[in-house]
Amino acid sequence: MSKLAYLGPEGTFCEAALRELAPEAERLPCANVRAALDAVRNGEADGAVVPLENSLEGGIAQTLDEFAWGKPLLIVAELLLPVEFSLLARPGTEMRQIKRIFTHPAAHTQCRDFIDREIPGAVVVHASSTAGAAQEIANPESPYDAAIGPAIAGEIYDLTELASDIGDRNDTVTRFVRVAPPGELPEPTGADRSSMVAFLRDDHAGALLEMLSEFSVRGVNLTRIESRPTGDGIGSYFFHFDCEGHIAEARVGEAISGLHRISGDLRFLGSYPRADKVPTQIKRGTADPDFAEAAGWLGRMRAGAVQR
Ligand SMILES: O=C(O)C(=O)C[C@]1(C(=O)O)C=C[C@@H](O)C=C1
Repeated sequence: MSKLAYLGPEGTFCEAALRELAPEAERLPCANVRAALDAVRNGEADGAVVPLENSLEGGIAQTLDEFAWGKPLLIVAELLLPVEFSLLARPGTEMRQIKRIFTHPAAHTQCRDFIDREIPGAVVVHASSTAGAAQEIANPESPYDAAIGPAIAGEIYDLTELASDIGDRNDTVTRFVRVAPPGELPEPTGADRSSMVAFLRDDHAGALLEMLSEFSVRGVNLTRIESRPTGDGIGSYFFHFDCEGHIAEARVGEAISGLHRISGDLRFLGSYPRADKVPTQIKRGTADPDFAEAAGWLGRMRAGAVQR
């Protein structure tokens, strides 16, 4: 049985994602995303499940930076999890008594309207996870009056649900990924995604356009692009790319190797089946047989073949 690390404690959205991705796996709760990924890096776990992006909040910075700077890992699967938040408090607490709320920063961002409307003036303090906040609230000595998190966390830590479905939108989704130590890639399925991080060798006009062109000229559709600061001063950035398709496919492999060539420092993060199973749209002239035929033609030309 495989052992998977995740952002704990019990009751986080991350745990719900892990249960869906790998119901049979043994679960290892960790204090934060880095600790979950380190558990894979040091062999304590066979893999990990971590949040990567949210449909309202965008990329989860901690995860993106770990993938860029930490010891390399491979993304092998993804899951889209609808997230619904509840306001949780110790039994007996009333809405008007809430002055200090504890929750994960991503949950805070997704519930801003509710907080401003229903508990104006409340101070929101950030926790390492939603369930971690609920666990803290359960302690009668806690300096916080309420937590925002999944309803299940309220059940686990014996809290009262003062309000349910308090997100600013009711269609918010978080994308979680399962990572493994570097090794074999999942087989192509025809509905795949590939992820990578590009650092720029030299900053110059059009550098980003050059990178984007590697995808565009081969008909590869990007599904996410995100810039993150390198930490080397204002204006210094690196880029996360997700694209449709699998590195085993000619047009995707060529786009990624082109990106490697021009960026000078590319970290491939993996090719894996898309959670929504949407098949890759392949533009005319960019399927594998088209690339094979063109390579054959080029070989014949180089060998001096006569053209018709
Ligand atoms: O704290 C949790 O429950 C998590 O699983 C983390 C996390 C996140 O990092 O975005 C996951 C989903 C929600 O968007 C809020 C928090």
